[in-house]
Amino acid sequence: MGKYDKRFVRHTSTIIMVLSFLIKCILTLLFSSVLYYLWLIVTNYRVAWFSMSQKGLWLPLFPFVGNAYLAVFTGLRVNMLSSLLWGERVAGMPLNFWYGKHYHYVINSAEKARIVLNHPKCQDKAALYNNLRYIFKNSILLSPEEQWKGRRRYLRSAYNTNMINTFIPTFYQQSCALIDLIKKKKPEDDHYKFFNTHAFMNFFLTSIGWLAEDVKDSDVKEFGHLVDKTQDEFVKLFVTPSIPISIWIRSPLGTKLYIFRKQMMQVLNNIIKKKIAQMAKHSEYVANTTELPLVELLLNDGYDSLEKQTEIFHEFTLFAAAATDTTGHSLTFVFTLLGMFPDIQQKLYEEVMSVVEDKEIDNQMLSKLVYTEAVLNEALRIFPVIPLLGRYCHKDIELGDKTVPAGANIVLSIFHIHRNPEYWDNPLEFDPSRFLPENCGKIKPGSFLPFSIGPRNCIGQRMATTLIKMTIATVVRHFKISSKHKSIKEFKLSSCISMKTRYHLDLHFTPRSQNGH
Ligand code: HEM
Repeated sequence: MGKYDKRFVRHTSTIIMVLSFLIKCILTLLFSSVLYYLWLIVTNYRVAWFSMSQKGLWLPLFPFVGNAYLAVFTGLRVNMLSSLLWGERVAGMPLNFWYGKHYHYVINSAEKARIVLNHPKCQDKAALYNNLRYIFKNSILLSPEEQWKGRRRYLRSAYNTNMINTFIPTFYQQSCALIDLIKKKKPEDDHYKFFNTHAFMNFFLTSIGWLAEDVKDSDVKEFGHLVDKTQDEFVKLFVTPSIPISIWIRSPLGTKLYIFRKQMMQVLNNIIKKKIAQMAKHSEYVANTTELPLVELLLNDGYDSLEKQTEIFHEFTLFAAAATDTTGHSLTFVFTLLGMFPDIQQKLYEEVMSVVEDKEIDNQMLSKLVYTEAVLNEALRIFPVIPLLGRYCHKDIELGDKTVPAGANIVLSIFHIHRNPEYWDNPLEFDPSRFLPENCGKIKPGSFLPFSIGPRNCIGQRMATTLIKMTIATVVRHFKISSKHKSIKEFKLSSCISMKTRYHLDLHFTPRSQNGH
């Protein structure tokens, strides 16, 4: 055999080895896929059957990963809302997707949303929330219904009407402080971050309770930024439904999140230590009070064991996160819309000036700001900052002509319900008059649910609306707002938990002169 023949034989055998290895890999993958599908159908046959009776993406295309992953290949930035919008374009509504081995059925109907959110067997959260457990563990948002009930009953009093009324002077003071900050703010500064800090500051001051001034401003700001940064990184995890936390925590993203979590814990532990020292000094104050702010309520439940301390950390982190991005992003959207629609801004300004003049804004005045509230509701309709909710079905749920089987997850797209022409004429038109008292009767139940509805709705709804109204009234008194955005259609949105635009918004605040111009 010549030199070239030997080389040919060597190359050919290497190629054959590589090819046979590849074929073995493909066969193993195919075999394990068949086994996986068989296992899925046997263990979950009613859900699998239901998914197959739906149009669109009913097949859990990739074994172990599902088909929600497909959105990664669309060239869109990976996030829940864009993925859903992509799925809707491809398959229409109601949409199906498999998040790992978990089947999700997405609906955009107000009637069905009411059934699901009020159903006693549908109060646990959908599998879609699973990754959030790394940060929020078994806090009120994620805890199973049995645990959640008692927790909700206990914590509810921190945000009841009486408590919110005691928050109003703080909201006013902080809104006035915001005026100075807006004057220093540059148009290129991130608006979401800016209003998130305002939201967090208000949440912090009202949840920590008395003697809050002992805590450093920088601690508070740091915590607000950490909540924000964590969410920006967290969104990337939604494409890893089947990778156990123990594995991804070792990835660069996992390490980053671990560090953020540790930093948050340090800030919070410092705050809580100071709070405990204060409470020990003034025990009679705590003993005499029936309604307590969040942190005192949490500490009153016991802080002696490491287990209890960790539980308080997760609960407080959840509340902080839930209160910050939602309120901050809503404020950013409201101001942008006011900047885009000067006539509406003028009408709102006139209402504020006629009710408030140049006085300190109190609870009574806030309740008279009817048009301002209508503007806020219309902004939340067009931009519901929590665009998606999910519930797990413990029992079969009758939804119109369909029975969603036990074991399925239902995703409610608030975003789609709020923009559904069946419920709203010209849904992409910014028209606050829809929410004026004389028109409220026309709103179909379940078609407006920015804070969700049913027993597991937002605990902070009253706090959020009061704070936002106070902030709008104070800011509009001092500034004329402008924005170059022309129509609502042009906004490209994304969401992890809370929604924002995929880019910087054009938003300017110009101080008003003495005569209001
Ligand atoms: C504009 C502002 C806000 C919006 C749009 C909003 C929206 C929502 C929605 C839609 C839910 C239901 C989530 C689900 O079912 O998975 C929720 C739950 C929750 N929100 Fe809010 N929220 C806002 C502000 C706040 C504030 C200021 C706080 C804190 C004081 C807060 C604390 C919570 C908590 C603790 C839950 C979980 C309640 C439970 O499971 O019992 N939220 N929020």
